[in-house]
Amino acid sequence: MKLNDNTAHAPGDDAPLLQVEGLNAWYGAAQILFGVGLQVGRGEVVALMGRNGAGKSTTLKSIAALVPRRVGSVRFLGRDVSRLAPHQIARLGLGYVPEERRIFTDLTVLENLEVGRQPPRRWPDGTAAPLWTPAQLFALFPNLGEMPGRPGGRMSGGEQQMLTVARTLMGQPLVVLLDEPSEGVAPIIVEQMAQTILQLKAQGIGILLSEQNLPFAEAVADRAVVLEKGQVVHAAPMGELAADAGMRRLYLGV
Ligand SMILES: Nc1ncnc2c1ncn2[C@@H]1O[C@H](COP(=O)(O)OP(=O)(O)OP(=O)(O)O)[C@@H](O)[C@H]1O
Repeated sequence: MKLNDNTAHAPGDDAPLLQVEGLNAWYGAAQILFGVGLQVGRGEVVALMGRNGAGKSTTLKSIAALVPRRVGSVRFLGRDVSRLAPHQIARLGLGYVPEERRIFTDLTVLENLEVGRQPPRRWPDGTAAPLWTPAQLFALFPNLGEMPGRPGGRMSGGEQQMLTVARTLMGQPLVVLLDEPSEGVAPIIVEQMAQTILQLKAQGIGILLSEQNLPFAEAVADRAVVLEKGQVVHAAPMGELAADAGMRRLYLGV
C-alpha cells in the first residue's frame, strides 16, 4: 500500500498539536466537565478512558465546540480556538468523528468523500502534511474501494463507520478526535480501525480517541487519560495502565 511519507519531524518541533487546559462544560444547568486538561502531540495517540458517563464524549465534543456551553483553553497548533465555531475549528485541521455514523445516505461513497474535501495543509514547521485523496483512502480502506458508486444508505454499519472516518480525512486533519471507534462494530472492522489508527499515527497525525475497550486502546494508544465524573483522575503511558490490575479495576472497572 502506498501512503504519504511525511513523517520526518523538524528539530525542536515538539510543541503539542492540541493542548487543552481547564475545560469545563455544561448541558443545561448540569456541569459535566471539571477542569479537564490534556495534550496530543504529532504522531501521538491518546486514549480517553473511563466508565460510562465519565465525560469522554463530552470532552471530544467540547474540544470541537459541539456542546452548548464550555469554558477553558483549547489551543490547536498554538492558536486559541476556544471561541471559534465548529466549522471554523474543522477548517483549521481538527477533525471530529462522532460515535454515531454521519454519512449522506443518498450520496455514493465517492460523493460522500468529495463533500469532505479540503485543500492540502502544512505542519506548523512548514512541511507538507499528508494529503488524502479518494485513491489513497481506498488504499487505506480497501472495502470502500470496492464500492465507490454505492449509495451510503446501502452499506453495512461497519462500512458506514469507515466512510465517516474516510470523509473526515478528506478534510486533511492534523489531529483527529475519534469517539468510540470500536463501539458496536464487528470484530473485523475493529481490527481494521486499529490498523487505520496506526497508519494515521505513522503519518504524524495526532489522535485523541474515546474508548472503553481496553485491548483496543492498548493496541493503538501511547498514553491514557482517565476520566471520572468529568475530571482527569489519571494520566499515564498506556502500557502502565494496562499492566496495573489495581488501576484497571479502580478506574475502568475491568
Ligand atoms: N446531550 C446531553 N444532555 C444532557 N446530558 C448529557 C448529554 N450528553 C451527555 N450527557 C451527560 O453527560 C455525562 C457524560 O456523558 P458522556 O457521553 O460524555 O460520557 P462518556 O464517558 O462518553 O460515556 P458513554 O461511553 O456512556 O457515552 C453523563 O452523565 C451524560 O448523561
